[in-house]
Amino acid sequence: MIKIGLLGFGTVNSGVYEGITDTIEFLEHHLQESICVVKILIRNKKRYLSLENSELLTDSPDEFFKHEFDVVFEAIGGEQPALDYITFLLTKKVPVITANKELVAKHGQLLESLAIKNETYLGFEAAVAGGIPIINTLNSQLQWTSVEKVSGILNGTTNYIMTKLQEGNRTFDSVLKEAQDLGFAEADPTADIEGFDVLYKLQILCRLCFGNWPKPEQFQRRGMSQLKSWHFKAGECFNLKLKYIAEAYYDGKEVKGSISPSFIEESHPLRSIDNENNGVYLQGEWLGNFVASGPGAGKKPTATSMIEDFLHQLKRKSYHQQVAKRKEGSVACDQEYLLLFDMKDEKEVYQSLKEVTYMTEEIVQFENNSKVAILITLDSLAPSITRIKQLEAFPVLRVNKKLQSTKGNIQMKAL
Ligand SMILES: NC(=O)C1=CN([C@@H]2O[C@H](COP(=O)(O)OP(=O)(O)OC[C@H]3O[C@@H](n4cnc5c(N)ncnc54)[C@H](OP(=O)(O)O)[C@@H]3O)[C@@H](O)[C@H]2O)C=CC1
Ligand SMILES: N[C@@H](CC=O)C(=O)O
Repeated sequence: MIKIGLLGFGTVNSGVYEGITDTIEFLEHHLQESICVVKILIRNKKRYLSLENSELLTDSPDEFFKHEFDVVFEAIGGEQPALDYITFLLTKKVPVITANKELVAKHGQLLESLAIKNETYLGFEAAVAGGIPIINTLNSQLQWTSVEKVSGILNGTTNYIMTKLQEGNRTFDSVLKEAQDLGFAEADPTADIEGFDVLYKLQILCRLCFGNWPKPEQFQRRGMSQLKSWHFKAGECFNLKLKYIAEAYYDGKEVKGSISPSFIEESHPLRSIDNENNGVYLQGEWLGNFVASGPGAGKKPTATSMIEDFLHQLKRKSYHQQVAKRKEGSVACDQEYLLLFDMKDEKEVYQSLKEVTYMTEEIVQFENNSKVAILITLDSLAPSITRIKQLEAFPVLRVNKKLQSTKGNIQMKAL
């Protein structure tokens, strides 16, 4: 018999429990073995008294850990006590399947090596992009294939909010509340809104695409809280749609990346990914352009990834460390931005702009000339963007855009 333990019984693990119990005949036939959920650890038992399976629940870690498990699904979230629990289990050679991206991003290196040392398995398919099977695809199906750049929409909550806001007539707070009620948001939604959740997911993807575990300092992070309603209108002037985009590449020395609200052109593969859906876009010389999209949050899609991860690890004879894949050479980092500002800040903006090297492509004034949007190309992203950090400059993502080499100067006075 395969004995299963569940750490947490919220959105994700209640889905795992229902998924297993609803399909138990199929699973037992598929595995040629009986399976059973033997214990579930939660924090506050009183909240779960009305459940049919309440006898399986305990709020005592001692009571939970005295059971023998063949696999444990962790979905309590956060660093502690999840780190202690998983460390304990891996050390006892118990395979762990987790949805906890914060834990994997911050302690993945340690947990991976523990899993290898103890010849067991740490699965984190559900930690990135909910129901999209991207982790095991990268691990198993793209072992040889070089990835030069990874980008994506990696947070269901913020994509849901941005979709509903762009459809019109909704407030930020009401849409956030809806995303929380639907089970998409983190316990503290600041992690979604300020991009920490995306940062963790991007770090995990970078580990699989480029070989090493990157540090948070290697990424620029801008929260979607920086968005104002008139930014959406500015995008419309250029037929650009706002999305919350993560992207990273290996520049020949290290992995670099950003998490930012970004403007997306019509033909970009991430543009049509709406609501709680996520998309992962991989680019590589041999791979070409690879896009995977699907639900990025929610009970059933995330539980699907957890259960598939469990089946995946049963098929593997041993745990292999991910092959490091590094592409020699650098990826061009010229980047277009839509620079947005209020005309009341004109002096400050003009001063900042004089200090950066850029090429102006198009200027649009709107809202009775009080707001301005400028499409520019910055020719060395990191220093320029630091210098204009007081301004709102969101990246513009295009497909096959040929960057021009000429530089110009913005004629502010001509506005
Ligand atoms: N929701 C989603 O769509 C997705 C979530 N994830 C990740 O999955 C994890 C869980 O998310 P989700 O299911 O939404 O969270 P929920 O808040 O819905 O559930 C968390 C569960 O964990 C329990 N728990 C929390 N802290 C402890 C603790 N210290 N000891 C024991 N039990 C504890 C809670 O118990 P109690 O109620 O008693 O506090 C609750 O049952 C997070 O890491 C999240 O980022 C990943 C992909 C998608
Ligand atoms: N809060 C997360 C849940 C899934 O990872 C999100 O909204 O994407």
